Parts: sequence; structure tokens; C-alpha cells
Amino acid sequence: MQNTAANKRVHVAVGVIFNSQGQILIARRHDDAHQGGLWEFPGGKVESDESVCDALARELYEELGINIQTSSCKPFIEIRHDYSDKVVLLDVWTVFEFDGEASGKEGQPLRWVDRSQLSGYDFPAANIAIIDAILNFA
Ligand SMILES: Nc1nc2c([nH]c(=O)n2[C@@H]2O[C@H](COP(=O)(O)OP(=O)(O)OP(=O)(O)O)[C@@H](O)[C@H]2O)c(=O)[nH]1
Ligand SMILES: [Mg+2]
Repeated sequence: MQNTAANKRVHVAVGVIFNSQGQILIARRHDDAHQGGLWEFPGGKVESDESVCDALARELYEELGINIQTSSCKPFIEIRHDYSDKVVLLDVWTVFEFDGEASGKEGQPLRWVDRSQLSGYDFPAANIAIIDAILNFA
């Protein structure tokens, strides 16, 4: 099989996590990661044996040390984006309830920000549509 962007498509579970003050959690991607140095909403790749919500719960525990109930993730938006080196399907969910205090388990910087502050951070191109949806979210 050719090593094209199309067969490198990755399905990603992404969480827009709100705290009790309505702030949203963002994390800075490692410099050497794909889209490194940019800010992201936490999450990661869905494994073949997982539901998207199970994948999100696993990734949020691994990356942040928080626990979510799968009943507390709600579908928000799906974004397909073609980077020159890979195609991603970002399956974005909101999370309003979690246990524990988020910390950067992989050494990544974290910030809780008001949604009006999101425009002050650099995100991967696929995230523009996610941020628009957050700004229009009731
Ligand atoms: N988690 C996350 N990934 C994003 C966002 N926006 C975006 O384009 N991506 C892309 O989605 C892909 C997968 O995300 P990831 O790197 O978090 O995957 P992962 O946690 O499983 O990482 P790993 O490969 O180190 O195991 C990356 O190519 C990344 O550039 C976002 O807001 N959050
Ligand atoms: Mg990740």
C-alpha cells in the first residue's frame, strides 16, 4: 500500500473540559509531537477495541490524571482535517464532570482559560472550527 496521507487517517477522541467556573482546559503539545508547540484540547487516538468515549476517558486519565464517567461525555462536533502529512478525524466531546485535579502527567503545560481567551493561543488548524463552535455554544 502507498504511504499516502489518506491511509494515515487517525481517529482522535478530544475533550473540551469545563470546570465549575466555566473555564476550559487547554494543554501545550510537546515540541516534537505532530503540530508540536501548539495548544490543544486534551485527548488522543482511539484504539480499535474502544468506543470513542472510552478512549477519551483513558486519554484524560493518562494525560491529566482525571477520571470521567462515560455518561458525562457528550458529543459536540466532528472535524475532519487534512494536514499535509496526515488526515485526522477529531471526535470532540464536552466534559462537565470529572474527579480529581488535572495536572500535566506527561510534562505538558496546562491552562484553564475563559472561552474569550482562546483566541490568544495558537492551536492546530483543525481546531479553528472547534473554537468557533465553543464560542457559539450556549
Ligand atoms: N489531542 C488533540 N489532538 C489534536 C487536536 N487538534 C489536532 O489537530 N490534533 C491532532 O490529532 C492527532 C492525535 O492526537 P494525539 O497526538 O493527542 O494522540 P495521542 O495522545 O494518542 O498521542 P501519541 O501518538 O503520543 O500516543 C495529532 O496528529 C494531533 O496533531 C486537539 O485539539 N487535541
Ligand atoms: Mg494526546
